Amino acid sequence: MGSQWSRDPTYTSAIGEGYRSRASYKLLDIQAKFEIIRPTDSVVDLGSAPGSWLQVLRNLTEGVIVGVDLSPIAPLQGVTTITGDFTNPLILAQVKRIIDPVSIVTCDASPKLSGKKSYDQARIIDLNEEALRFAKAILKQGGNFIVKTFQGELFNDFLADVRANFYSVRVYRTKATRKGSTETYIIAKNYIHARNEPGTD
Ligand SMILES: C[S@@+](CC[C@H](N)C(=O)[O-])C[C@H]1O[C@@H](n2cnc3c(N)ncnc32)[C@H](O)[C@@H]1O
Repeated sequence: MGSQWSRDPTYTSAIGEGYRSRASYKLLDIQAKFEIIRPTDSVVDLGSAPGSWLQVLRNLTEGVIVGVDLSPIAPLQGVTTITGDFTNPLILAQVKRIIDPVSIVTCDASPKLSGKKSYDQARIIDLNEEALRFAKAILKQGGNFIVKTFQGELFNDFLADVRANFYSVRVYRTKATRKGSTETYIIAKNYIHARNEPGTD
């Protein structure tokens, strides 16, 4: 009998198409709906391992692509990868030495899930706030930000933080998201640049 993942048709087709995980379909769906990544955009992807978003990004843009994860990412042609915690300012500094400013920050990072919805949501919101802080420190004016989060009581406060920094913000549940999951993506376009804000430079 196959594993939970090998019985999942989305996983099976992702692997069949050469992607490292089924998460590839989430970014492909977001791109089909929002056309957020353009052919010359530079991208920093936070929480990249095993690297299927990086594979999708490599096909969408000729710009510089940097992936960051706590776990090592197997090499991918044309992509720079960094093993580390993106909430650590030293990692931000390392990324900035490669590309600054950047057109797009994507973040599919999630903490290890406990199964307790409110606890997991609080932890992903912490990570989301860190991703937003990272994005504000490196995005160019007019840049875009995609971040995975979970619906729950802290969601609206985080959404308000994102709205305060981007001209256009949408909330989207991808077709590849599993039934019953609270996972959702925030698609934020057109960064309102405020380089002199404390903590962003
Ligand atoms: C769902 S996976 C990402 C899948 C990826 N988008 C893909 O397409 O292959 C979530 C990742 O977030 C990473 N992560 C969680 N917290 C992180 C942090 N603070 N810094 C860097 N990576 C983090 C985890 O190590 C994990 O690999």
